[in-house]
Amino acid sequence: MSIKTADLCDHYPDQVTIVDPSFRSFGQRKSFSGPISTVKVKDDNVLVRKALETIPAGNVLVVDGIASKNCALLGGNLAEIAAERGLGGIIINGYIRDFMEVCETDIGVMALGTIPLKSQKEGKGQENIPLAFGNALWNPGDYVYVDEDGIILASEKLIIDS
Ligand SMILES: O=C([O-])CC(=O)C(=O)O
Repeated sequence: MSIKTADLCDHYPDQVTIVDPSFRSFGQRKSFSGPISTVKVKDDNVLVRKALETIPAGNVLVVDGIASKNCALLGGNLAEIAAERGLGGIIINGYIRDFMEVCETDIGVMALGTIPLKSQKEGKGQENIPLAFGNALWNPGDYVYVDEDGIILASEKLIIDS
């Protein structure tokens, strides 16, 4: 069983950042954690696909899509790539599509909501940069913990002795 975000908040109140509770859970895994890799894009998911295909297994991809409601940055195909590669999960400050497919995929996905339109495919954006959204600063290599209670972020892996 994975560590609960509530327990981590109780044990490490000064070391965790609580992410704004505006994200919904998609994907089969409701609980996931791992070191983060980052991309920042606006209505274009080429770098999202590239990151899902290349970041280390176990990492959580954090996408700052600047909360754009113009289109979806992830759908069933990209979620399946993440699951097949054994990634830790995906967090998107933006929207996704293929709701049913994503919900049936063995990966954790947090995003703001759904919209049916696909994104542009020009490859614009930035990779491996610090992000700022959801009342949190997301530095590549930070550790994120996600479960049914929410999302928290720490600068290093947190351990609770049982
Ligand atoms: O390709 C896209 O833009 C997103 C998508 O529909 C998928 O991942 O299946």
